[in-house]
Formats: sequence, C-alpha cells, structure tokens
Amino acid sequence: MDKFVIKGECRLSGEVNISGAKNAAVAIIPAAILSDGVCRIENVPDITDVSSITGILYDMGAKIRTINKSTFEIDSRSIHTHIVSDELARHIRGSYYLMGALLGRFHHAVVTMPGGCDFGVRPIDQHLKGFLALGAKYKLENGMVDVSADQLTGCSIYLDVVSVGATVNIMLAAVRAKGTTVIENAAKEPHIVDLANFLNSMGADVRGAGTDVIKIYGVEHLNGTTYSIIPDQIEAGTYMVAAAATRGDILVKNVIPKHLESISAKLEEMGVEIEEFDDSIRVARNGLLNKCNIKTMPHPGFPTDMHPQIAVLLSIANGTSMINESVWDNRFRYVEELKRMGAQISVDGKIAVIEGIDHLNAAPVRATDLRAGAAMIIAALCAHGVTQIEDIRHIERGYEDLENKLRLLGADIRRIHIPDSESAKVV
Ligand SMILES: CC(=O)N[C@H]1[C@@H](OP(=O)(O)OP(=O)(O)OC[C@H]2O[C@@H](n3ccc(=O)[nH]c3=O)[C@H](O)[C@@H]2O)O[C@H](CO)[C@@H](O)[C@@H]1O
Ligand SMILES: C=C(OP(=O)(O)O)C(=O)O
Repeated sequence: MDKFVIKGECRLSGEVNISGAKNAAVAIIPAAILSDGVCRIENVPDITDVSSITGILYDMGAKIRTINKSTFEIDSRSIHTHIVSDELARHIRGSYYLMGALLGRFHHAVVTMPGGCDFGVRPIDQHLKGFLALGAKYKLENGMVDVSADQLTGCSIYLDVVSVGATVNIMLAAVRAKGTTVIENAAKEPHIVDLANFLNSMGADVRGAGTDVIKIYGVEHLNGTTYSIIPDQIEAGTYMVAAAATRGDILVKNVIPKHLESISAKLEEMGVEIEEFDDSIRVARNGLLNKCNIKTMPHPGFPTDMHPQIAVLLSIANGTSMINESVWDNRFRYVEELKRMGAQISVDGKIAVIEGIDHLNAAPVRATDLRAGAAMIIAALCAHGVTQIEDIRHIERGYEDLENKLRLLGADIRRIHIPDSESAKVV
C-alpha cells in the first residue's frame, strides 16, 4: 500500500533512459514457451507485469536464469503443464498470451481469464475466433478458458476489430501450425512487429507484421535465440508529456522516434518544441500550451495508452480541447481524480471536453489504473502544492524505476510505505 508524495511546480530537465516495452515483453516472454532451446532476452523492463509473467512461467517449470537486471534466459523445455490457474495471471493482461503459446506448443491450454487495467468489458472473442479458425475448440468454465486442438491448421482470419491481443495470440498459436495462416485487419503496433521479429529470430516465418495483413508460414520447430526488446513507446511518451507539463527541457534517450510520431505531432500542435535524433528526442516547452483535439486510434494513430497523460496537459492549455476515446468504452476513471486537482473536465459518452485552466492544485488522489496513475504523477509534478498518490501498485505494473528516473530529472518525489497497521513510515 505504498504511496507517492510529490512536491509540484518543478521543472524537469536533463536526460532519461527509456526501458524495454511492457507490451512487447509480456508477449515475447510467453512466446519463449514455443522454443525448443534457450531464449536470451535483453532490454526487459523491471516492472511488476514482467515479474508476474516470468513468475508464472517459473511455476510451470521453466528454468529462468537472471543474467542482469534487464537480461535473462528462459529455457521452457522443462515446462510440464498446460494449466495456468496462478493467482498472478488474474492480475495482468499479458497472461492471455499463455493461451496462444501453450496451444501452439501442447495443443492444449487451460488459462485463467486475464486481468489488467479496468476499462469495463475487455472481451476476448476475437482471440477465440482465431483459435477456432485454426482448428481448436474451447470452453469457458469457472473463470478459465480451456482451448484444445488435435492439430492446428493454417487458415485465413479477418478480425472484426483491430485487436492487439487477438493478433498476438493468433500469431503464437499459428507459428508452429501446419500450413499458412493469414490475419487480415491485424493490429500494427510496434510490439506486434517486435514479437514477429522475436519469433523469426527463433526460425519462424512471419511476414507483414506492421501492416494489416500478417502471413504466418507454419514451421515444425523453433530454436533458441538472443533478442533485445524495443524501447517502450508509452513510457517515452509519458516523459515527453511530463516535460511539456512542467515547462521542462529533457532528452528522452533510447527511443525509436518513428514510434513516437503521433505523440510528437500533438505536442508540436500544442506549441511544445520537439527535436528528433537517431535514438533520442528532446522535448522543451517555454510558452503557453495551445488547445488541441485528440482521437485515440490503433497504431499509427494516437495511442489510447497516452490518453490520461495528455489529458493532464490539455487541462492546463489555453482554451477548450477534446479527447475522443475510440478504443476503450471506459477509459475515463482518471477524470474524477484530476478534477480533485481543479481540472475542468466533463465526459459525454466517449468524449472528454477539457477547459484549460491556469494551473492544477495538489490534492490526495488515487492511481485508478496504470496510465491514470502516470497522469496523476504528471499532474502532481506541475501542480501547486504537495500531492499524495495512492494505489501506486498500478503504476509499478508498467514504469521501471519511476522515482529515480524522475529524481534525476529534478523532481521532488518520495515513497511512503504504509504497513497494514496504517502506521506510516517514510522510506
Ligand atoms: C498487454 C497489452 O498489450 N495491452 C494493450 C492491448 O490490450 P488488448 O490486447 O486487451 O487490447 P485490444 O487491442 O485487443 O482491444 C482493442 C479494442 O478491441 C476490442 N476487442 C478486443 C479483443 C476482442 O477479442 N474483442 C474486442 O472487441 C476491445 O474491447 C477494444 O475496444 O492493446 C490496447 C490497445 O492498444 C492497449 O490499451 C493495452 O495496453
Ligand atoms: C492498458 C494497459 O495495459 P494492460 O492491457 O496490460 O492492462 C496499458 O499498458 O496502458
């Protein structure tokens, strides 16, 4: 039950190193189940979603060797079960990839329904549609998905909605299937391309990742490999917005600027200075922020996972802005928290209307989910006064070493440990 205490009105400056991508890591680690060798994975972010997914693999019998903080080796040959009822799996979204990976390896997976951020209903019908098309059958019982096949056979699948999770799960199930699988209307996120590259480095034949048609030519075996995960687009975007919100000037290092284009474009529209280099990006703000309208979209559109963070910036911009959330039905739980800090936001259906104000004021707030928590951090950094943020376990799912990274940029951030007994102790 830790919380953050952040003194506002700071101006972030200096350099920050971006870690490996959460949403790539939680796909690539389960994908190692499909390998007949040892997978050495580098640039793995040190976040709780990763410790959960590696913990699940370990409990299933995988041998996991830590090389250093961001590199480990997974040997999945010793996995002895296709059943995942682990409590950890219910708390993260990435555990849904165990369905595709175990189905691909054992032709049978029994996996608890996944967790992750609460946006209302998060269906998996397109994942199941993909498994069925590959020749599997499934049943849903007692909160578990039981999916099995005598044989997996390549097929053509058109996704009714562009789904990251379904695209990944079908790739995982199809990579060792007999014949060719074609996914149409596939998701194009950077982590889809990263997973395809990882699978190909093990000897798979996946083509077209990054476009909306992905072809997977099934192979019998996958080898071990050494692979480095791409930088986290959303962690980078979060620091970019934090720089803008605090009138800061920071160099965001170890990024792929191409992945950040939709975020950079909106920041520039708001009057923020952006300078791109090969693998870093400088973000600086001096003047007032312009209002701006944003619609979240699948990649290469503006990422929904940057919605709450950019809402903080719009709430201190000049004029009235709108955010149209087109991916999730309910990604507005941050709004009530931000309103406690003085933000003027009203939500109508999937649209937030944000009236810019001069500044936010500190208040006790909660991280209602991962990116809502990131938004509270940004709000606290630029607000007048000292803000306390509770429920920071959500933030720890996806941001490595947040306190130290922010401190190095000049933030005044402390963690307070609250034991169950409620007696607070500052650490
Ligand atoms: C672990 C991970 O990578 N999580 C990301 C992944 O979540 P996740 O994989 O859950 O998100 P999807 O891309 O699948 O969901 C996109 C949309 O499709 C709908 N849908 C999805 C699947 C399905 O079977 N049926 C269906 O209707 C969803 O309700 C949502 O409206 O992509 C989201 C959209 O970029 C991000 O916000 C999450 O950070
Ligand atoms: C929604 C997110 O994650 P998850 O799908 O893992 O809950 C996110 O990373 O913003």
